[in-house]
Amino acid sequence: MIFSHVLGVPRIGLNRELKFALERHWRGEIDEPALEALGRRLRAERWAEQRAAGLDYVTVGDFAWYDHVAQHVLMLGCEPARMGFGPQDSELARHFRLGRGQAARPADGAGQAAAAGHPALEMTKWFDTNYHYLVPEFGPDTAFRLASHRLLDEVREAQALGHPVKPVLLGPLSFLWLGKGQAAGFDRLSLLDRLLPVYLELLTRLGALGLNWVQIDEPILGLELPAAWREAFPRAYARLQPAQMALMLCSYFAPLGDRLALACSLPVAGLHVDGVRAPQELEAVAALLPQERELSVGLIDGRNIWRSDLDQLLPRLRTLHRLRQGRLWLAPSCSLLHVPLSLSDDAQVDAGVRPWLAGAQEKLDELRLLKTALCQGEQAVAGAWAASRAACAARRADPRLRRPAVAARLAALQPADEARHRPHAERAAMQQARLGLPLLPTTTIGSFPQTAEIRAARAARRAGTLDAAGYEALLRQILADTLQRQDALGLDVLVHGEAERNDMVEFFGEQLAGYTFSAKGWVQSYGSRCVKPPILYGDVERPQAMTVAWASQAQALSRKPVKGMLTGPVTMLQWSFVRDDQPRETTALQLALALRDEVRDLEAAGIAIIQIDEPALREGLPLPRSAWDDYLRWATRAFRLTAGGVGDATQIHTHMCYAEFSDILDSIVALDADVITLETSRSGMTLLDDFGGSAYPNDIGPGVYDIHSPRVPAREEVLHLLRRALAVIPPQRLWVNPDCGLKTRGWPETEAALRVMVEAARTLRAELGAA
Ligand SMILES: Nc1nc2c(c(=O)[nH]1)N[C@@H](CNc1ccc(C(=O)N[C@@H](CCC(=O)N[C@@H](CCC(=O)N[C@@H](CCC(=O)O)C(=O)O)C(=O)O)C(=O)O)cc1)CN2
Ligand code: MET
Ligand SMILES: [Zn+2]
Repeated sequence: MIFSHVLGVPRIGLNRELKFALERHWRGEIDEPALEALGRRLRAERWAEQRAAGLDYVTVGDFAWYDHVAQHVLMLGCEPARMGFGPQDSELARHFRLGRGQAARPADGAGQAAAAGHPALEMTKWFDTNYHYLVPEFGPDTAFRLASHRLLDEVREAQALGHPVKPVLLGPLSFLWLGKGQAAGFDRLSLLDRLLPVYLELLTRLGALGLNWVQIDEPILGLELPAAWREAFPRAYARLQPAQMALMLCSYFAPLGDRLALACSLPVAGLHVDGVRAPQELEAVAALLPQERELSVGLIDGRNIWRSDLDQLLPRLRTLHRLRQGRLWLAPSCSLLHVPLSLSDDAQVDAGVRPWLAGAQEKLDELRLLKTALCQGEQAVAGAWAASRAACAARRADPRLRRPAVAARLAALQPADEARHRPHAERAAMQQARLGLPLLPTTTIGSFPQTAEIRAARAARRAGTLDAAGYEALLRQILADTLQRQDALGLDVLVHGEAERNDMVEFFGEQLAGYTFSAKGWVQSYGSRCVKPPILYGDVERPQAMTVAWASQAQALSRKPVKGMLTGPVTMLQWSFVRDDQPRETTALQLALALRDEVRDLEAAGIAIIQIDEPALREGLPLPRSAWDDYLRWATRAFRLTAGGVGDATQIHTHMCYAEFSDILDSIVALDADVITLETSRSGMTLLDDFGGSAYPNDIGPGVYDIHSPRVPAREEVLHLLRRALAVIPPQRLWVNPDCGLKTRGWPETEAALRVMVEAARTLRAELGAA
């Protein structure tokens, strides 16, 4: 028998219906029943697509209102007490409070009592993706109970529509691993014995609905786990033995490595492996997994948008099918959450490239073709097979894939191209002579509020109802206003505000040769926030300057230095859909050369400070440690090539957020940026344990307030954080800035917060005798 299934599909809808409905609900414009109705519609659409593609089961439980890990927190009844939930809070309200927090409310004088605020759960990257999940909080008092029936209800919902159902759960070990212990030294694994009975109860309830398969995701099997966690797997799964129900245990995103034998020996009825990230392991798994168990192979890339080369996949599947004695499950490598729902008729995508692409819906169709071909031969789907073959052949033959000048330029690079001339300390003196900045210079990370006015103008420009001149005139006016506000706040290093950018990656992708971009290829990043990664299909070149006009215009408006603002090569790579026909290293270096030219053009235009953002440097780190060195070698090289073409009096900044940096500090030092700004405020500057003292030798701006909520920090909080920073960083090397860009914020809180920040810097300067 051959089965086909998916691990999960996108949630937001073809036209981001979920995003818009969530935001309307949060503004109080639509109620919970309206939101629930939309959720039912979106789920029904996705299930119908899965059935139409001939999948043997529809996947239920991959839908989430804000985040699937938060959904598990609510289902397992382990929300932290600090969230302050009461009986009046609905499950939806709880979910949104976990994601967005709740602002404190002062007493209103009319009987309404004051209410304390509840900060949201921390958000962090889901493995090596640009999706962010909400981090469960665990402690010795954490208790679990089956607190929500939502999954059971959704199963019934799908059954009522006539679908055979396979629900999906995040497995107990991954759930614990992905959370954090509140107290230092707390061992999350110690909660396993408390958690398993709740999973077992849930599985039993699912079995009572007449299901025979449950998908249970344990993506941490792709990580190099400590021994205690590895050893917990057999113990946990020996206990998770619901009557009548079969578990399909799923690993993805990485090779199983030294967990391969473990994964194959667990007492579960099926195992899914990621055949895209670990093609070399497939045969070993097929050989080792006991014959009575089902093997699910993910050979369709769930992380990228290229059509599969079916002619190449089919023989591999035939081999596996034979090895498994005629039984095999087919699937994409991982959940399709990380690709757009469809790209097949996106009018914005270059017409030559469009046939090469496959969004989630197109990947479902590939599953249909592969299953039919395996069961009945390719001739049973001859037309579609030929179309797919032709698209792959056209892609391989397209002359735009290769630009000889780009390869020649890469081949001619010299070590000197990657290095500044003098060491940082000497450069810093030259830069200070040029810039004349005060001690503890204040700055921002680049973007200022992307107001409804800006977004609406860009939408009008796209729709053709606003012409280029009108659009640019508005942006110039916004730029002038942004400069004026920064001047009035007394910031020392200004920015132009990035109003012209739809997104920090897409904006550049739209201007570089080798890229195309879509109109509707949205992917969820967190909650209702989405990104539309541009599509890098060929050799990259920069036809003309991309940011120089905006930077020069801004600099002309102020006597203070205005930073030029660029997205770095590794982040461009990481947040785009990139070609899979050459090593990522080559693509990153091509991006670096294009950006290097932009850096030099900015310098030539008189811009004295240039920031090259690399927020995705850490996220790009491969999951297997064995691959770290190679990645870090070329990632740092790409950054150094981007920055290395300027004179020593030009100051290079970089910025990183959302990251656990201790593992890669050496590489961050090796970037040799003159200044690094970091996200630190939410962790109370604990990051400085890594960066303090001489560990990080160049200038550093640890963020002094969180930009993810509208909350304005108190002056004392900012002072406190800065004092902590001053304890480990000499004042000559310390900068003062927020955690990240301000594009998702409104102007009122932005100005209020920056005012507090500037005042705090002035207070400290005075204390240091440098006012
Ligand atoms: N690529 C990327 N990844 C990142 C980040 C990032 O900035 N970029 N930051 C970190 C956090 N992630 C984030 C991801 C998305 C957003 C975000 O604000 N996204 C916007 C979309 C941004 C965008 O591309 N906007 C476009 C299109 C806006 C749009 O949809 N306009 C409407 C109409 C305009 C209106 O709203 O009135 C339409 O066209 O239908 C533009 O400005 O042009 C959103 O979901 O709302 C923020 C942070 C990590 N990963
Ligand atoms: C996600 S990092 C963002 C950096 C960018 N310069 C901004 O300020 O928005
Ligand atoms: Zn940032």
